[in-house]
Amino acid sequence: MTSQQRPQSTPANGQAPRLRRSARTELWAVSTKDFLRLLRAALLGAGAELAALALMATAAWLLLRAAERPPLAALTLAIVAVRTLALLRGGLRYAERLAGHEVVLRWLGALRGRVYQALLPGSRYSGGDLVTRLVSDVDALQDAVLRWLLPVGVAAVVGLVAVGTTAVTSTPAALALAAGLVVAGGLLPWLVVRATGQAARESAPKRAELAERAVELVTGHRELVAAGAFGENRARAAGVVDDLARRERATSAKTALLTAAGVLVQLLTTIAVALLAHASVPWTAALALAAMTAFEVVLPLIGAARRVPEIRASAARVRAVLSEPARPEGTRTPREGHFRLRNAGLRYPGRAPALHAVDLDLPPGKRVGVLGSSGAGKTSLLNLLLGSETPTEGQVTLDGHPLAEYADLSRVISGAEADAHVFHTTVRENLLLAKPDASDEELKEACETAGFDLDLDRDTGPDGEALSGGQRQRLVLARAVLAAPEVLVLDEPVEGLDPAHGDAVLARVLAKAKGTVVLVTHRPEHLDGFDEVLTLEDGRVRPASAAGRRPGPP
Ligand SMILES: Nc1ncnc2c1ncn2[C@@H]1O[C@H](COP(=O)(O)OP(=O)(O)OP(=O)(O)O)[C@@H](O)[C@H]1O
Repeated sequence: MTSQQRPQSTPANGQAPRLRRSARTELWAVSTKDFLRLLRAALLGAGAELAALALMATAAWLLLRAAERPPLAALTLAIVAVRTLALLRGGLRYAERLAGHEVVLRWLGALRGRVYQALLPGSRYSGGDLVTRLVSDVDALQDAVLRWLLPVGVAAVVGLVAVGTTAVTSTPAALALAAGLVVAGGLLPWLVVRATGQAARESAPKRAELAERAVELVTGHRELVAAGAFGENRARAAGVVDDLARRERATSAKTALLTAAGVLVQLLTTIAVALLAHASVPWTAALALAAMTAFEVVLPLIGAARRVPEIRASAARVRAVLSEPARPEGTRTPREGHFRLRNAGLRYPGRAPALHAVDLDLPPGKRVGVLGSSGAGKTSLLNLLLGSETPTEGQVTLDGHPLAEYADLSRVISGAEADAHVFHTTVRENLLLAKPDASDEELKEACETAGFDLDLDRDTGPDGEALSGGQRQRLVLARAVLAAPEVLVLDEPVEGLDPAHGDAVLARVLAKAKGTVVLVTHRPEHLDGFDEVLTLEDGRVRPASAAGRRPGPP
């Protein structure tokens, strides 16, 4: 991927709009080289089809001319032509497939990389969405080029040559052929696009409902069975399937009729060319068969048109991902420093503010506790500090610079987050993420601090499912202890553990923490000795929270 295809960073030097504009103009990143390769594939395809068409015409001419018993010398050229054209047709078809797939696979490889890069930051898409956008939508674009764009180009070239050649012998026959090809290659595919597009729009809500019901039946299977509601829910999903199948059959019937109409147009046009040619019998046969063969290139467009609405939707989704402004990547190197929230707020799209006008001073070594009822905004506050959310009002800074200006902020601030991921591997590998060069002794020490007592070789299962909730929580905590960042952030780290054990674990973790600590908890007794306690209420800091003070930062 080149830096032109995707802006690497958007520093605060006024270049951002220029980069974004350039990214927009190069949205699909089809280079002149790609375009020329595509043209080469189209020309090879057209060459193959024209060879097939000439082969058919020459063979027809040869058969009928041979019936007139001319001297063999009069047929020699045609015999050689038939053999040559047969070889040429096969060779050119192979070359066209090679050239077409080469350009498409090269282009899609690069495009897939760009979509991947655009999807990663921000995590605005769920897992299913990611897979759809990255795999199905990009694959649909492959079909757009190979099954639609290239065949349309080939059909246009073949059609023009066939009409031009017929016009040399008979203008009326050429006009009949042109009209037939326009109907079969233009009008009928357009009607198919319209019919399938309308059907897709009408069935979209039903498809969405089916996806939702299917996910609910699978993920909520146990609960539905326990409540005796599984049968009813399955019947409702089956009803949606039947409805969709009925609509699909109706659309298929329409497109089948339009495909049959294409074959009828081919037949009528071939007859018209034969009647209007006014040439010798061998020439008339040659022109009629050439006309019939020209339709063989055009008729598949009617079937291919069925996928056009789907391809359009995929292209729109990929375009939406690629045209989203790139999240600026910071360049400053973070060091232990002074974090500060100034009038900071956070509003998730379409929601009331999760945080509003929050001030917090976090010099090195300070310990801050955050209290508040569920939904008060505690995790949102941590996300602002960690730089994983950008404030929608006010500022969050480290040594006076917005966090977005820093690269790899996790080198100074990290910890045990509420939704921390446990990877499907061993306990050891999960821990080594925090400190790749840690010895087994260090790993065991961190586990001991966090009260985690499973073997280092123990498999954690997908999403850590092979561990209990409490074990997962303590593994994440051990990882945070091992990382030993300058600023340790803990989001309700012992919430699932029994209180006595949890308190002991937390006390050990806090005793190990070497610098700043921000601890979110529901239990004020966890915050004894903290320098400041913020109590959040509906996203705002409740004034003058009581908190004990410990002797002061080291
Ligand atoms: N990704 C999100 N999208 C939309 N709204 C969100 C998102 N994350 C949190 N919220 C909303 O923001 C508000 C604050 O949520 P937050 O997770 O910060 O609360 P909390 O105090 O940590 O709660 P808890 O103690 O239950 O973990 C809530 O109303 C929540 O519904």
